[in-house]
Amino acid sequence: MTTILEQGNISIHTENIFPIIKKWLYSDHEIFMRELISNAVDAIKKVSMVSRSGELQGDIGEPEILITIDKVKKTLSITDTGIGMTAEEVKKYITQVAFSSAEEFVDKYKAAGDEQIIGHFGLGFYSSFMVASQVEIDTLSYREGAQAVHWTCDGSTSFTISDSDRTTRGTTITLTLQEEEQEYLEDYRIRTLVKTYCDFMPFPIKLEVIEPPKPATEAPKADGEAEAEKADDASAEASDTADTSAETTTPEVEVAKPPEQINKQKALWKESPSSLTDEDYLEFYRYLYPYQEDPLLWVHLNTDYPFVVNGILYFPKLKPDVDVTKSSVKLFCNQVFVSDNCEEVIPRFLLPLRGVIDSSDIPLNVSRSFLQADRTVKQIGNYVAKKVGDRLKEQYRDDRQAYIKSWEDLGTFVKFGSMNDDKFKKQVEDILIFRTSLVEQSEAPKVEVETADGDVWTDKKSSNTVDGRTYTTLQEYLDRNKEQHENRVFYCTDEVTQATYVNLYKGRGIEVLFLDSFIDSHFATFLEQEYREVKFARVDADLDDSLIEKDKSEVIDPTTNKTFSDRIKDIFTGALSKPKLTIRTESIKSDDPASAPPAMVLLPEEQRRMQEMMAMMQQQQAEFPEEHILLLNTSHPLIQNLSEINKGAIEGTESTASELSGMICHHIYDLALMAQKGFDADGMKDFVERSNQVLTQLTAKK
Ligand SMILES: Nc1ncnc2c1ncn2[C@@H]1O[C@H](COP(=O)(O)OP(=O)(O)OP(=O)(O)O)[C@@H](O)[C@H]1O
Repeated sequence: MTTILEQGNISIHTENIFPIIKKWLYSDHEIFMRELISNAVDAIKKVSMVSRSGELQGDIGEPEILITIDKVKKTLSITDTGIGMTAEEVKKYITQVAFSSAEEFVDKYKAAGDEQIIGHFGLGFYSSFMVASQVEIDTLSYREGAQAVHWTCDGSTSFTISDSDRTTRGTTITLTLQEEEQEYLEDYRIRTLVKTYCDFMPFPIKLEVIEPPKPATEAPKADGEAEAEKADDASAEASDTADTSAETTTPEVEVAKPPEQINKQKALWKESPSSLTDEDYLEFYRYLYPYQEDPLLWVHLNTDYPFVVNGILYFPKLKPDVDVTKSSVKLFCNQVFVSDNCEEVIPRFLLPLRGVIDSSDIPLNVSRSFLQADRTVKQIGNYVAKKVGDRLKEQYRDDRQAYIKSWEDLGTFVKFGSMNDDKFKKQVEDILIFRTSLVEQSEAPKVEVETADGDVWTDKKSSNTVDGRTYTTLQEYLDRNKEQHENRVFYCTDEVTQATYVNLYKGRGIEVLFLDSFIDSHFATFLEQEYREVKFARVDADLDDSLIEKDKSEVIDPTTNKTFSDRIKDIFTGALSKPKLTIRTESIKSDDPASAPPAMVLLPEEQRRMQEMMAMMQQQQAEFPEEHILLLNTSHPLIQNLSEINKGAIEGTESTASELSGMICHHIYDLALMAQKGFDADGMKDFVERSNQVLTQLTAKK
């Protein structure tokens, strides 16, 4: 029989903090599990410390945390093989410290007002009262000759301490669950909790379930069924007896499933990077984010000074539906899960990264806004950004092909990061690459271009080309094209629709960059601000002088007093009758005039950007503006033929000539416009009808 050693009152200022905690943390009751298991982990760590220091002699045994669900007694207990406590320690740490720190926690929580506190850490042992009507501690200290202790409390301010007959070192915390908290007797609930909060705790966490006894009588079972049950049940004997006769009495022992480890335990981020293989990292990623595509790249964070941060960050493939403003990096503190986002900790541009950050230097018992303003947290954010930049540079240097292959996704981070963080921009500006129309000479390079750093472009052989797509840095582009168009960057945002323009440029040996990701148009503007002397122009903004026959003098027709260009302009102006359209004529340089386009629609760079910005502000798709330029290529045979047909119309030799000339004008314009925008339903209908009419008329002539 146990004798009560002491009954007492817990000295706290708030009469009963339990209802307050219950109210404040209503949705977070489950954190009691994290708190109790953290205490168990600490206790086990302490026992190995005292063993190492020689204070405790002999074998300390295997560390283990055992969770027992007792469905009969409706209790949940957590047993550790840790350091244990003496009666004095229970009084000091539990009745004084634990309760007063809970009180302190409530005060802080109140002070935070409506703001959410990030981790609800620090509530500690007291959090068990959120789910339990009674909490018992059964503990035996490691100290020689220690007497085992039993402490019990019902959440009020009074407690009882008595001797216990426990003989094994360590502590068992037993919670008698409140009526409305019976969910914690379900093993799936406990498994989920352990997986969420304690999966990576450094010791095995096992689960055992004590089921109610089987009913006294049971219908005899078929042999196979009974066999299967035997294998399942811990108490094989109980099943055996149930099998032999229908009159079997209630088994003496309750059926307990053998304890089974339920946490993963290996926190990969705590391991030394040199001991890990790519497969280890990938396997860990797949464990954290099941059914997701493998990541592109990862960074192992590992520092002890001036703050402690461990972690692994992965670059995922950026699916279009990824919300880049949401973080899914999991935050841990000493391997204990805190939160499934790190929004306040890692820089905004790195939010789409995935993985784990573990730091004991991130204050957790604070509101989110406090966290954002915290100096250490800011430093940690900078550290993370720096490590990410370093890792990208390393890959650019060591495995250019992999870097290029991942660029479509990596590029978004890098560009977004450069725009958001000046330090990061400086770090990555040399590894910011763009796809180019340049065809890199992979074998025996004939031309070698030296970049500012003394890098020889062709020296890298095919390293900047992957699957026939070649990449370049901005500096390399500018250096290569200095002679032809200093500080001017020609770019294309849609390889398909802008193909005519790109081909024209390529045909004249002008290098075009492909800025075709969603972030690129902002990025080009950003780069112009950064490099004041550099100007970006989309291939369809205007035609570079080198593409136009500038000094081709034209003959003036004495009867009309007009040049050929004037005539063409008049024909189109009359046929299209679009007052907002500017019609311009040029002779486009080309070795074969028929291969250059007969007409092109141009939209000046500034005008287009303004349009895009307005559309973005109104969160709309940019409409193609009515004010634009139709450039007609007077060297093209089609334009020349059109002039002839039109001449017939004017001279009145053919009745349909005027109609045909008008239709051809519309057609040429439509074909040029196609590079800028698709047809709407009416436009499509008109285009098809007109195509048929033109073809009919042309074939009728034959
Ligand atoms: N399983 C255990 N074994 C040994 N000592 C324990 C155990 N659980 C709690 N303690 C003692 O009780 C103290 C108070 O625990 P409590 O969980 O309230 O706070 P804490 O663990 O110190 O801090 P935190 O606020 O981070 O939880 C612990 O510091 C420890 O000394």
